[in-house]
Amino acid sequence: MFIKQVILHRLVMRLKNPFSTSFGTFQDKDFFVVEVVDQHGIQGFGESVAFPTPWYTEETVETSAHVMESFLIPLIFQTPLTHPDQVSECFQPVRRNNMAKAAIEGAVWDLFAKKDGVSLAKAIGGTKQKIDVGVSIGIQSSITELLHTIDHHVQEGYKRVKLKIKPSWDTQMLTEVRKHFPKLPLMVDANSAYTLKEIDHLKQLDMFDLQMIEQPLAHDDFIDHARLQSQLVTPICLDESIHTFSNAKTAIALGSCQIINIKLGRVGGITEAKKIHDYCASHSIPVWCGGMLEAGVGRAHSLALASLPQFIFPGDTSASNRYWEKDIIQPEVTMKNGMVQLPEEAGIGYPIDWQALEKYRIDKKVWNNTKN
Ligand SMILES: O=C(O)CCC(=O)c1ccccc1C(=O)O
Ligand SMILES: [Mg+2]
Repeated sequence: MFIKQVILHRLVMRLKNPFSTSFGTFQDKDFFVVEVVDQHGIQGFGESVAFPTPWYTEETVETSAHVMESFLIPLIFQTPLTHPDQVSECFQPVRRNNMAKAAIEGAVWDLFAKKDGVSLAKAIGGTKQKIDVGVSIGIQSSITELLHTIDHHVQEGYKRVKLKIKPSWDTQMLTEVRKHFPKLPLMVDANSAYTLKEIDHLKQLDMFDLQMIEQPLAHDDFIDHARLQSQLVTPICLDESIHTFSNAKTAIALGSCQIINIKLGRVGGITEAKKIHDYCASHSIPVWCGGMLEAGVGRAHSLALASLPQFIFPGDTSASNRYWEKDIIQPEVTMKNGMVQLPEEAGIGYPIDWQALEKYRIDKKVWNNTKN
């Protein structure tokens, strides 16, 4: 593989509904679709997931642009590639900046799979054809509104619901939800809204028969999560704390969690995600695929990842229409009976809808490889 050209398409897409977490509200998705082109003109696509502000990790849209343009694209142009696993290797001189790395690495994986004429899921060793998906529901303005939203998604067929929580939106809210949906597979995500001082309060979450509690404590913590896990019946799942294979080893060794949420952007791409997946499989730690409110390209990558066997819980990789009036892929991602059927076409399997992409595009930059 010789990467001849990289194109960064910068898009702004408005979510159908604003999404609120313990950190604030988000509606306009500003991100990059990365296009890589090889010497035969085969294209591969990736998507960057950094947000405009560094609330989730330290990366932002602007830092990921800077890192891709100044460091990662030059590295990709310099390195002869025979396999996409070499992409993360050639990015070694750059510390962290995992979302920027994952966007480019994902595009190369797509190109590689297309060149070989196999689906991305197959190229990475995936074994599933259908992916179980749930839906992640942000903090709502009232309980009535929340119950209505849950009901809507349950009617659509989603089999698991994840609710965002914070100290003023947890036990009381969950009591109401359980009254109306006693059997619904349910989990919560705190995005680090609590500290270990609130352990007695957090222990009350055991009453709600939750599949798991995602990232209750600090974004960089392992020790307090281990202390909390030892006092909780409900499994803890880590999201923000896991950026690397090494973080996953630490969390498992310390007992900081019983489940790991893998997101391609947060861990720097498919190669690292697979390493974490394989390690979790050998330690009987279930994993599942989280989301970053992706558009179609990022969503397609996540779905391919979730075809690996240790992805045991449903993902946050809901259908396109849960987020967008019109997605940038055609066909869009659709869900039936709580499942997304993986495409069989080569690569990510969802062709770009160029008309839609161009409608959302606010900038386009092209880099040509002058090495050959
Ligand atoms: O529907 C999705 O894409 C997942 C929504 C979600 O929970 C989320 C969205 C943005 C940033 C972080 C998170 C999270 O999992 O913590
Ligand atoms: Mg989370």
